[in-house]
Amino acid sequence: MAEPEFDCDLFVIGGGSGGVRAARIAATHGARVMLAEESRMGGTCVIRGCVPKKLMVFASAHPLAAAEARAYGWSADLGPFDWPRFHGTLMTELDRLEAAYTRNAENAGVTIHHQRARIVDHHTIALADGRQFSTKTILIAVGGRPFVPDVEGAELAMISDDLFLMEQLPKSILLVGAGFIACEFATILAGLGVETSLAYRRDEPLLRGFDGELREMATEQLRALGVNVMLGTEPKSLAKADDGIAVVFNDGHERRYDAVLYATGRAPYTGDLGLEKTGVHRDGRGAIVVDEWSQSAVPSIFAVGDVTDRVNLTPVAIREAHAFADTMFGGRPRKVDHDLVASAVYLRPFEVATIGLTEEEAHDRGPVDVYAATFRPMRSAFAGSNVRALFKLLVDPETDRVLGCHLFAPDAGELIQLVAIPITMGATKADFDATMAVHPTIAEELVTMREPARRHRPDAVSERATA
Ligand SMILES: Cc1cc2nc3c(=O)[nH]c(=O)nc-3n(C[C@H](O)[C@H](O)[C@H](O)COP(=O)(O)OP(=O)(O)OC[C@H]3O[C@@H](n4cnc5c(N)ncnc54)[C@H](O)[C@@H]3O)c2cc1C
Ligand SMILES: NC(=O)c1ccc[n+]([C@@H]2O[C@H](COP(=O)([O-])OP(=O)(O)OC[C@H]3O[C@@H](n4cnc5c(N)ncnc54)[C@H](O)[C@@H]3O)[C@@H](O)[C@H]2O)c1
Repeated sequence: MAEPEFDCDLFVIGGGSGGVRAARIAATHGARVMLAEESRMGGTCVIRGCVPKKLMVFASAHPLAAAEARAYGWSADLGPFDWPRFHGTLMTELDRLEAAYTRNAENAGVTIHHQRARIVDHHTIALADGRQFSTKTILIAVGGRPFVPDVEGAELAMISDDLFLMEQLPKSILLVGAGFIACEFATILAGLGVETSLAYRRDEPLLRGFDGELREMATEQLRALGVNVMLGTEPKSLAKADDGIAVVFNDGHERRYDAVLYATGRAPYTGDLGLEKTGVHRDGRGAIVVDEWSQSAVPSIFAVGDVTDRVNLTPVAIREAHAFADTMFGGRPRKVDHDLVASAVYLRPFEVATIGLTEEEAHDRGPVDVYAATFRPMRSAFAGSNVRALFKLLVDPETDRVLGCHLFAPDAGELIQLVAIPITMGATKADFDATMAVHPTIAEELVTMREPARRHRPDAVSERATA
């Protein structure tokens, strides 16, 4: 029998959401697969992202739950929060998940190298220990890294990775940024009793890119939680002080914080990967430019996940990876549609969740009918809360198709997952209307909104519905 031309069929760089899925599925299809991971198997999502973050969200929600319990007649007193105890359990859980990721890949037949990899040429990988392997195909799934702007003293600040390694909670913290991470950690840290401030450089509600009404409601909720939201504000310098970090802001005022966290976006992690000599194209942010098959400018080199900076979410990385493995090794060519991707921001007590066009985008695109319900949900209203939920559907008046859905509600992330199914299938407003409500729930609003709250028509002044 002839010797195989290459040491393996696929070499995956990165053992995160995308890399592990691609490696596992390719191996299941019969490919000879190697994978290199320089840190911990599972990557950002499992070790320093979605999973530990969501567990911290759960931890931070208990004071609110206790307050609600008291309003429902219980004499609930939680006592102080024990960070070391929670953190110990969290680390044990991450160890378990990391082991499961490793085991699942190995059981599928993947050979894992626990070290950094670099690309030598179109078909060769070098490991940090000096070994080299030839491979028919390379998949780059190295993810991203936090981006910290060039501000004096910024090296004193934490990045999101550090939040999961803290041995103690700070008494006070300044979060810089107003995206997913800043808003979620403002909720978490304020919920855990940390005196929390958030500086956003723009003078507008947080969560730019989300539907305008959701942004207003999310900003208001963070303030109600006790977060000191400072708009039009950014640090100009950070300096070590006896009692923490001294921050001077753009308007000249100075404040001390125990800790500062930069949550100012993430950049593709493509430095020192050996790409320079390969002919793989990168965009201005360093992201690998790929086509609809996740193929780079070099036919043997592919890339999936955050390193391609398409939609930087775990399920998207996993879908791209699975489609790549099916296409290349399973004889089932599949592309990924990035058009309709649902997402959620895990705030408390109400979450932000979204799919499709925002009202602003729909308005710019053409005519749109806006169905919206804002109300105080029964459960929290009974407990004395004035927080209002929002359910919004955007409908194309010509086709009746639902173009977008935006929710601000308890467990909105769970709800949007279900709404994403009919919307992805191309459901019309009539389909929603034909669905019988489940009562009493908050989600029944989705099928009971009869008249538009607004009708936007291009070149016409927004017409307020009369019903
Ligand atoms: C704090 C936080 C919270 C998040 N929360 C959510 C959420 O709730 N929902 C959601 O959908 N998404 C969330 N995300 C985004 C999500 O984590 C990413 O989109 C996802 O992990 C991307 O997967 P990936 O495979 O592209 O990269 P990663 O998971 O980052 O994996 C890349 C891996 O490659 C390794 N690596 C890099 N270079 C090399 C090399 N040269 N050699 C060997 N190994 C290398 C890295 O160590 C890493 O393990 C969150 C992100 C963060 C930071
Ligand atoms: N629930 C989720 O699905 C979830 C949660 C966390 C993270 N993520 C993913 O991780 C990515 C990274 O999260 P993120 O919050 O860091 O990024 P982001 O892109 O969501 O937000 C970045 C924020 O930093 C600000 N910023 C950027 N440059 C700045 C500068 N030079 N000075 C001051 N402010 C600046 C921006 O105005 C913005 O508010 C997200 O885009 C998302 O893809 C998803």
